[in-house]
Amino acid sequence: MSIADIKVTTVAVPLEAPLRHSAGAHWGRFVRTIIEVIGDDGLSGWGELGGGGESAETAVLSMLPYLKGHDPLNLEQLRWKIMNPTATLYNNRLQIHAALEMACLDLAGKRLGVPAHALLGGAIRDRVEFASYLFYRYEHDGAGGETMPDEIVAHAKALRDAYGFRTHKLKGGHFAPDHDVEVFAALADAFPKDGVRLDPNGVWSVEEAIRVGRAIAPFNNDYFEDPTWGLDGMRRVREGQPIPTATNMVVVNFEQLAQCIRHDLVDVILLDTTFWGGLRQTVKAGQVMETFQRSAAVHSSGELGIQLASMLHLGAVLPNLNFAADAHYHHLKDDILTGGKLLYRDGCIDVPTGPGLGVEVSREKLAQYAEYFREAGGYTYDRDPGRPNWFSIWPERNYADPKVKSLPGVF
Ligand SMILES: O=C([O-])C(=O)C[C@H](O)[C@@H](O)C(=O)[O-]
Repeated sequence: MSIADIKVTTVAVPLEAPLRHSAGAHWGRFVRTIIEVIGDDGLSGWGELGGGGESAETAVLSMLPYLKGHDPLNLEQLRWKIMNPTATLYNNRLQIHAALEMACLDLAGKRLGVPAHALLGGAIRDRVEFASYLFYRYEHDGAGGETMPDEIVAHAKALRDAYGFRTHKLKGGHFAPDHDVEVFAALADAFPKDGVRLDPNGVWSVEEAIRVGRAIAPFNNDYFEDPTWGLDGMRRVREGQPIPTATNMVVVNFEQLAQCIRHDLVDVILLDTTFWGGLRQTVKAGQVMETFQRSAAVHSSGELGIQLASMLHLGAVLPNLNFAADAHYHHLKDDILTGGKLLYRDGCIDVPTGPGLGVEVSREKLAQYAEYFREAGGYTYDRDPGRPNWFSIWPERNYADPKVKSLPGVF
């Protein structure tokens, strides 16, 4: 079994409405780079990473000489070929490796007739639970526009009814902390038996984070996610308020994981199959965490169905997955998969059982959304289209105005 070729396609897939976050916004679509690794027998394996465009495609295609003739099952060799620590100082290929590894697991699984999770130790659960991932959204085409407590509660209720979610994550840090507290309190009161989580993506000072943590402590919090930045900041917030803390931002590699465990800095780590450099890296990290009795969760970086499948295979094999996973997926209008989007049942998605990642890419949809990318182009993740002159400085003091619900122009 060996790799003969790779192809790369940038796609954009529309969202129901633009998502507002503390670093900027998703302007109305997700842009993803889709990688096809073609085996010597003509079979294809698929991988996905965030962002896209000509330079991302060129960076991925430059890996072809490393990959031609490589056995897709030799995954540890692949890691060293692409992510040599010295070379990484010059060319950070973490996410490129992640997408290639995803595609190799898909290809090898298809060739062997086994699901990707069988190559990772085997599934211990057949479905993965997800949280409703709530954003303040700009109004678009009759959807979105939620900024106030009652509007977010109504949005959560609609998602809960449609998908069965029993945990709700609010993406905060876009409006002032007291506004987030008010909205979060309304959410927690509306669903007293459901789990809740607040995540401002690190933009609060330690003091502000402690103040917010104490204010929301009475609710049914799973954890308090990235309330501030830096490992030491997270340690101080953990000591200063009673909610267990979580991060997907300050523990994203093995060095940081070692510090986190040695010095007891953060309680729960959200593992991301691209940020960590690949599905196998997240499984290894999960195993280290299991050894030290730390809970894992699954992070979402704005996936289409290929990456979502990688998250499902990760969720399938982690014994210490003690919290509902995150996914932006329900905000998408469509996917590039044959048969459309993967389905939620009672807040869960079934772990794919077919060979490889267990999802099929539709070439028609791939072409359709590559065309949409050519029309719509990329967007600047770290800019808010509603505040053209704003950029984030931490600790944030310049918050958006909840009275602004829609954008001028078309997104
Ligand atoms: O905690 C999270 O889900 C993230 O870190 C994801 C991003 O920061 C989120 O705001 C986004 O990109 O939508």
